[in-house]
Amino acid sequence: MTLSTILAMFMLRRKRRPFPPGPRGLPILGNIQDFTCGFEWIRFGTSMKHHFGDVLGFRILRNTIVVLNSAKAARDLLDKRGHLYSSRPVLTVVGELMGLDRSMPLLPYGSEWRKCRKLEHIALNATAVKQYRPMLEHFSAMLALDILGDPDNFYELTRLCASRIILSVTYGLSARVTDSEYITLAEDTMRIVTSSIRPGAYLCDLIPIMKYLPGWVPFQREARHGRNMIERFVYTPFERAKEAIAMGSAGPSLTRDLLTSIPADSLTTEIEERIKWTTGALLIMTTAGGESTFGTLAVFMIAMAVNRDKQIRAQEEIDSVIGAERLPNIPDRGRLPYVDALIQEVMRWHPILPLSITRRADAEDEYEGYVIPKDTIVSPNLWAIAMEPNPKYPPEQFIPERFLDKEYPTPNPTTWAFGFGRRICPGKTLAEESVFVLISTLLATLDIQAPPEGLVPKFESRAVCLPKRFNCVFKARSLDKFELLRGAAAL
Ligand code: HEM
Repeated sequence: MTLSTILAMFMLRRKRRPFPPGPRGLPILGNIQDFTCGFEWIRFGTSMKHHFGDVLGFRILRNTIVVLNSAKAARDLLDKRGHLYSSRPVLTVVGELMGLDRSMPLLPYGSEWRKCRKLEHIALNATAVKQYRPMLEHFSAMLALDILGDPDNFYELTRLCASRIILSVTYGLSARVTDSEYITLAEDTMRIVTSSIRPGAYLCDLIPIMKYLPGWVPFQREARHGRNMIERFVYTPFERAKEAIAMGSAGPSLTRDLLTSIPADSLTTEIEERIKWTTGALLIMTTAGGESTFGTLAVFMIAMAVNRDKQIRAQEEIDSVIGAERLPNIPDRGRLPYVDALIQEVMRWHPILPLSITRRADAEDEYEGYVIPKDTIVSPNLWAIAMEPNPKYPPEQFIPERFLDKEYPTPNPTTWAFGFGRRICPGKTLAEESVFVLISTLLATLDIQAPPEGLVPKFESRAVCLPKRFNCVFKARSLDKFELLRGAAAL
């Protein structure tokens, strides 16, 4: 066989490698309807998974998208081949035109992302996060007390609490300041970001050359407005925190840790800008994603209202381990295995980021006999991972006991709900500690019940898949618990 024959056979074999299978799309537009039909992760993880398997392929115009329907596929690509799959898709409108591409979650995999990630590690490693524990305990008691004082507004109060936590942790701002000055700005900005970030939100993301269209075109006007909002959102609390640090009146915060980790004479404008966008990224991720903390709490409340037996078992555990003299705190976690299992089940039963945050393939790759072209958008389907079958425990039911059963093990959601590999959520420890102390304080002090008309959980079909506003009944478990809350919230 001559060299040219071998080469020709090799080229032919290369050509034959198929793109992963998936549903047929429309002419030219391709599979756009599969990403705009609502709750697409459920169809990807059920009928399409049965038909096509764990690796699904889609095309929209000239863009290729791969959805990974199993933990194995997600780990094989996003963990083990992290050098290929750690970039993010280029989002022309929200990234380039609105300017969010300066923030870490949208940065391509490379040196600027690595520098930001290093800063985040300084601020969010397990030891650094310990300094926020008293604050988290204080906010948890405040939330329980606020809900008892105004139970009809529990949904809004829970969202406010998640925002207060993140503004305090990021900038050291007190609840009084954050409530009056930043929460509305944060919510308005996030409304723009979350609606713009969804695949297919703007045609310009699919046909980037459209970014050169004149300024009066509607999406350009929206992009300008978005850019102004994002800059105000990122710069205003940063400047406020900087002033407080200079005056010596700042409490602990990520901004303080980062600004003081660098000697004053080395703090160049470039480094300050990087810190500003690193803290801004946390703010954005946890307000868009701090929707993730809020969403996890809202799912918890629904799960408790419709599964009273599980709530009572968790309360009994807290009563017997912690007693009546104090509220649970973060170091109690290891002594409350049922509460821990219940929190894992909240995260598994309804993942808040069902399609995680998408990645981009930096080069062509091959997996399970399929070719994944360069620049393919890759999305792990966390919903499908949560619903992986178990012979004993039906995945759609809320059963915390599944995490205590060694014979029929269920993987801990903290191994997938925060993402994979090099871009795994840097706020994981802070999120886990916040969620634990908030949930265990609510369980210790409140009874959560479905309203007399019943409760059927409904969810928003958005990238951050939150429960829709629902009704719930909250009662103090006892006068003593109420007094404990008052004491802790007043500290
Ligand atoms: C229950 C709460 C949370 C959940 C479920 C969650 C989940 C996630 C997921 C799935 C990703 C994508 C990771 C990937 O690409 O594989 C992510 C990224 C990220 N998260 Fe979280 N998160 C939560 C809370 C937080 C908190 C509290 C912070 C900050 C303090 C945070 C900051 C970030 C940032 C900055 C990224 C982008 C990382 C990068 O692009 O390198 N998250 N998160």
